[in-house]
Amino acid sequence: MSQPLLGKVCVVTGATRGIGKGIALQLGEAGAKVYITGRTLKPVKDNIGGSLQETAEEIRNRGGVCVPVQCDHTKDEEIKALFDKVQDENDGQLDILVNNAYNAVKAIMRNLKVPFWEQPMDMWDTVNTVGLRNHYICSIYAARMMVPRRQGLIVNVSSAGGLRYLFNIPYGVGKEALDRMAVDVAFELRKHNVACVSLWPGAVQTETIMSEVKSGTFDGNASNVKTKQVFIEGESIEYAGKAIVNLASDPKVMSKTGKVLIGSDLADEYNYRDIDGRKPGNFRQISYLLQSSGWNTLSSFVPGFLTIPKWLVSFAGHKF
Ligand SMILES: NC(=O)c1ccc[n+]([C@@H]2O[C@H](COP(=O)([O-])OP(=O)(O)OC[C@H]3O[C@@H](n4cnc5c(N)ncnc54)[C@H](O)[C@@H]3O)[C@@H](O)[C@H]2O)c1
Repeated sequence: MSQPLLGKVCVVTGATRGIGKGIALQLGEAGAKVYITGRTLKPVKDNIGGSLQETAEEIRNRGGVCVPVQCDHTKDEEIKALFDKVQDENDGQLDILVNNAYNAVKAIMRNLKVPFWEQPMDMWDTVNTVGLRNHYICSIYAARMMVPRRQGLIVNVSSAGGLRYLFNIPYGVGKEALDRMAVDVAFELRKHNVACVSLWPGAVQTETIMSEVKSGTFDGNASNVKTKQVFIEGESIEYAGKAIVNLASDPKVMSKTGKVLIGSDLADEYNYRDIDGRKPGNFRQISYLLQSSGWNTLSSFVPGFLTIPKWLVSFAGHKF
């Protein structure tokens, strides 16, 4: 098996479950030494939330190297201790930081279609303390290790909610800010040969989302039912990991710095599939847009290569 990331040191935040776990599995399989973070160290019975030990074991079973670090990303001193440990144990080497930890999926799902003025006041902090502020702090510590070595890659796991309204207001504001953070961090890091990008996965079949699907969260309202279908046909948790392995192995990664990258576009560019052999839909595909709007028959007549160009997608934003 090829291990393009042998000798690389990575940090993936929020890897007990979900996309962070999938990314950590792929980075480990690609040969990197992967530091993973989360609050839950040991398996908890009947908990869909997973644990650091379970992710670490899966990485080791695939022949990878994993260092689980218990860290609550709402606590600045725990974030500092994480990066101190990485620095001490690797002689200052850090090659890849994946800003992924996110504390808000359940809160967002509980409040789908609830207007913002009726949502809990602390929704803002639930979404953006871990999902935005913490990513800035992690990026500071990572840059301090990457800049002196003149190499590194920071990936912010964001979403198409950074472009236009999705789920709720703190969500969209947080994602747009995270995309902008990637652009501005890249601006300052470019001359030090360190890359920073924002990555938009598609709809991902995480443990939490699939349990919400099963429990009927998306049933009833027609637009929620469409959302449910999009998740049922979504990506595995490892698809975004494949994107990051390819980016981190690309000698021309600096040509992508400062960009918002769509996971499915990277799958086309680097020519990989999801772990089950599928090619999950890309929201730029016209057939995918028709299907997710309920036009299934029409969508089956539209070839997959017909996509909306990115310059046109940017008009779906709202600036100017
Ligand atoms: N699920 C999707 O369909 C989807 C699609 C596109 C983008 N995203 C984005 O991907 C990112 C990850 O989402 P997910 O769906 O995998 O979420 P998830 O809830 O399944 O996993 C989040 C991870 O973060 C960890 N975490 C939460 N709070 C923490 C804290 N205080 N300290 C340490 N770790 C903490 C959790 O333990 C877990 O490991 C988010 O930014 C999300 O918006 C998700």
